[in-house]
Amino acid sequence: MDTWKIGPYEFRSRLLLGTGKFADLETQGKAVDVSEAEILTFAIRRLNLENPHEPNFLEQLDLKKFTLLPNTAGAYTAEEAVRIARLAKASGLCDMIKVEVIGDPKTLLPDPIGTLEASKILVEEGFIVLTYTNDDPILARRLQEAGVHAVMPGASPIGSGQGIVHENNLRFIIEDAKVPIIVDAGIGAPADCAKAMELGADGVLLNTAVALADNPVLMAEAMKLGVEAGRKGFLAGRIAKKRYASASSPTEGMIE
Ligand SMILES: CC(=O)[C@@H](O)[C@H](O)COP(=O)(O)O
Repeated sequence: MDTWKIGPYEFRSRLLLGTGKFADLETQGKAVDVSEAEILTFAIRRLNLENPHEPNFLEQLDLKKFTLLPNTAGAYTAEEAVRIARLAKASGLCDMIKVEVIGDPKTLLPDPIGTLEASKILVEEGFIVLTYTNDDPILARRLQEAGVHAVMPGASPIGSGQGIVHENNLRFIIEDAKVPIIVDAGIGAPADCAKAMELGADGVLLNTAVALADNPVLMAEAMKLGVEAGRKGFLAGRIAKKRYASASSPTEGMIE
């Protein structure tokens, strides 16, 4: 079976799903179900950790069925991200953490310096670190040198639905990778998932394109199929592009 690992954890599904922005919790639950995602991410800041029995936006989900990937969304400095991560660990959420240190509220693009700093600290503290980063191949390499367990380059700005903007950068990151590469953020359509996987990514993380689709449940299924199709296409090995035509039914050997 085509399984993959992040740190010590093994998975079948290569689609990671965010849990925010759904119109209601019933839709969220159905979308998560049909997506067959095994890893769910959520902003720690949105949980009431002081009072875990208060209603929360994950309450419809049977969390025992999933690997939880708390994220540090809302952090603008390495210190904030580290503090949020420690809070999540202390609350027994999981030892996996998605490091997100944002540099600018308009673009929501990561702050590369803060992202690297926070990742280094959390690796040293024993977290399984998945880092959301710019699609910068050199930063991706530095993060791997720091010991992160997965690198998550953005396809385009969070929530933008623009799909993959710098395909070449993603290629460089994937070619150089020693840990799983998960394309995260900016996915707009199933074709974007397929493209990311065809490029050789190990997985795709998305949220907005499903949560805000006209039919989130149908879109969740479509994204799952996009990821699966792209993965199979990658494993099958696509043909090289040629400048000129080559007939599908060769005429050579045909009776005149
Ligand atoms: C939920 C989460 O982690 C987001 O910050 C993530 O990056 C997804 O981005 P999209 O909403 O653009 O899919």
